[in-house]
Amino acid sequence: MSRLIVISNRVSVPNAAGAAGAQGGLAVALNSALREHRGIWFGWSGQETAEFTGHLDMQRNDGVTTATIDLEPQDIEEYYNGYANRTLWPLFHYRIDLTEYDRNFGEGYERVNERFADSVLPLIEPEDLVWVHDYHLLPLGSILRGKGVKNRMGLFLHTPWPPTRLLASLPFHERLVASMLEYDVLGFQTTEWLESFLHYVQKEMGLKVNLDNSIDYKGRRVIARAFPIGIDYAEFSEAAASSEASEAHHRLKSSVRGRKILIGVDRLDYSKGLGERFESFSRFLADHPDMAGKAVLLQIAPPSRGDVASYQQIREDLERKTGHINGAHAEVDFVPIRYVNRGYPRAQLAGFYRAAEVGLVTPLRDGMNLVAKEYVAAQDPEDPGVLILSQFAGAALQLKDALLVNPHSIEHVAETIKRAIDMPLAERKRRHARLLASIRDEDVIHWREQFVKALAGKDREGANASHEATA
Ligand SMILES: O=P(O)(O)OC[C@H]1O[C@H](O[C@H]2O[C@H](CO)[C@@H](O)[C@H](O)[C@H]2O)[C@H](O)[C@@H](O)[C@@H]1O
Ligand SMILES: O=c1ccn([C@@H]2O[C@H](COP(=O)(O)OP(=O)(O)O)[C@@H](O)[C@H]2O)c(=O)[nH]1
Repeated sequence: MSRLIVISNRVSVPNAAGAAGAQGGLAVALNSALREHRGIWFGWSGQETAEFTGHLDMQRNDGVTTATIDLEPQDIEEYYNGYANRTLWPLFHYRIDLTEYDRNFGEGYERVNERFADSVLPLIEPEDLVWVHDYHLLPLGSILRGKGVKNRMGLFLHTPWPPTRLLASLPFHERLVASMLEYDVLGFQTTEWLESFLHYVQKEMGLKVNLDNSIDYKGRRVIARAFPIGIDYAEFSEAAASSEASEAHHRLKSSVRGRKILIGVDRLDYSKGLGERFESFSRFLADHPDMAGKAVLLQIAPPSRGDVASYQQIREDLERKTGHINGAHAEVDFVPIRYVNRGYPRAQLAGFYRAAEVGLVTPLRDGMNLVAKEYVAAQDPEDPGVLILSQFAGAALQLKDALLVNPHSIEHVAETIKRAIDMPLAERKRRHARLLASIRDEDVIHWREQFVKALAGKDREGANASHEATA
């Protein structure tokens, strides 16, 4: 079995103090993948240094070897807060209104990708498979090729891929996409984003896409496919059965004294549709006076990317909105929205999910959304809760037995909350069983195996398997 070199923006050392608190989906998925494969996870430590030295901090924890570098404040500002999270992230989430184009961001992005390449280069051995993650590192493969790396290299994009006309607004978009074609495998969360990408290379670059969705470019064949990411079902089920989970379940249940619980768990990000969600819950309360004082929305929202102005703005907007809605619907002994700006370990989250009759996952745009899958996996199969899921989350292409909603339609989501609360047990069980089967079968291990197989060039005959599974 070939060794894996996994490269992502941030490396989350497993079981490090605080790591379980507010890990994103990528970190959760990769820790589990790396335990299975010997190999190295390389990336930014999350720390800053006055002057970049390229020093590699190598560690081995809980079966995972990590190699990290520190970055200079200017790197972090221009690459992470800048090009990654003020330019690409909003653009890839269809928020052209929030997308900033600044030459310094572009230069910082190139510089840090160069620094990543120079630092990881000595770790790469001839037979290694190189697996790069996400929008922070789109040109890394091309830079590594320029430094003589001949290994098989793949990129998995965790976010959506935007429509061609949106992407065309990005200065130097052609160069960025051309650099991606230096990878051997390009992976997307869903067929929707895959098709957007293929549309771009045909319309903007005049390239031909083969029947198996491969692209011949500069004498090499690039495979483009959908690989929907899953959760670590076995690990999550174990966490859900832990005493930590049952304590969390009990703590939440006893605090609401018989009221229905709706739960949302999201990084505090404008893409997650939290404002629209709160308004939908408020509309539900206004439309159903008989529900007054009988339903609580618990929203867990750990702060994210707090140095970026649009994230500071969404935080302020949500504080105002929560205050307004609670002011309108609260009673002397009751507050309808419990809005919590901190992260919880996933074992506790599992207990909270299980306590909630409704899971509200309503992003305006989301690459996948692992919370939707965790909510289902945490339910009691004999008395499961109902998942309300945005049609604009990548997860909606797989989780068709959820109640799918348009998160922009406050009325529709409000009505769907009522439908979820009133849903008979037999229908809840039927929907839950189907959702659970797909979450269990298409878990993170399946995702990793499919991607690594394609990366190793061993799956030519099954090129469209995942694609069709999500179509
Ligand atoms: O590292 P941060 O800036 O704090 O952000 C956390 C992660 O957010 C994004 O997650 C995406 O990946 C998930 C797993 O594939 C997916 O379910 C979700 O829809 C995506 O938004 C980001 O893409 C990651 O790089 C970050 O680590
Ligand atoms: O307090 C929290 C909030 C979230 N998460 C985890 O963070 C991940 C979020 O992944 P998702 O794909 O839903 O969104 P992302 O944050 O990656 O955009 C999930 O595994 C959550 O369990 C967590 O561990 N603690």
